[in-house]
Amino acid sequence: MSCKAVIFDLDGTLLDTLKDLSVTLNAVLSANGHPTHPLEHCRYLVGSGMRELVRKALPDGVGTPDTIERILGELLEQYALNWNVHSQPYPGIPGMLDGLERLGMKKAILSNKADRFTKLCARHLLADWHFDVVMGHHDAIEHKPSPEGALLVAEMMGEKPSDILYVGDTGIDMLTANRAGMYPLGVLWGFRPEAELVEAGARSLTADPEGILLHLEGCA
Ligand SMILES: O=C(O)COP(=O)(O)O
Repeated sequence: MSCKAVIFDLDGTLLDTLKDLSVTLNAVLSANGHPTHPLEHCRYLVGSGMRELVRKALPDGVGTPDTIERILGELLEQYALNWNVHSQPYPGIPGMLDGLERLGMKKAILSNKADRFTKLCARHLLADWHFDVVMGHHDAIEHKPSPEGALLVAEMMGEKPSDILYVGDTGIDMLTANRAGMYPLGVLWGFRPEAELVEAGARSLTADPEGILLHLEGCA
């Protein structure tokens, strides 16, 4: 493929946000008298947006639409206070982003995280790098794996989907990339196992951020 731009997933790909998300989720669940989830289980709950996180985290039969909305409201309120306690870029991400800037590659972030938190995280935790587009979930687009957001980001960057490398850590990301006609590169340091990425159509995998640069050098 030729590659003119990279779209990154955020949680589990650029940033390790798992602890802040799980601590906040569990605090809200406990306050409402519901069972909590170990960190290692939370990695399977995150990825489809915050409403879906609440729905999956509630015990069977408890998640009525009203309850989900109320708990989601509390989660968003609490996350606003706790989003940056432990969250940080994964090791190797700063060097990889520096490398992309040296190559003059356009870059974007597309997350299922609520748009305002996606922008907050990018502004504070990835402040040293320029992103052409930073987009989280908002009402005008469907959540990934719908290709809608990815296609909108491509249009905003002025690049054809087939010229875009899409980098993510979940099957949802790999499906999104495939549906949008982008090249799906799966990363193995994030929230989900290799088998999920392969099953969802990852065309390449990398165990460290340097592999993203090597992949791009291979397409030049
Ligand atoms: O579902 C989330 O909140 C995180 O989503 P992301 O993996 O698309 O960044």
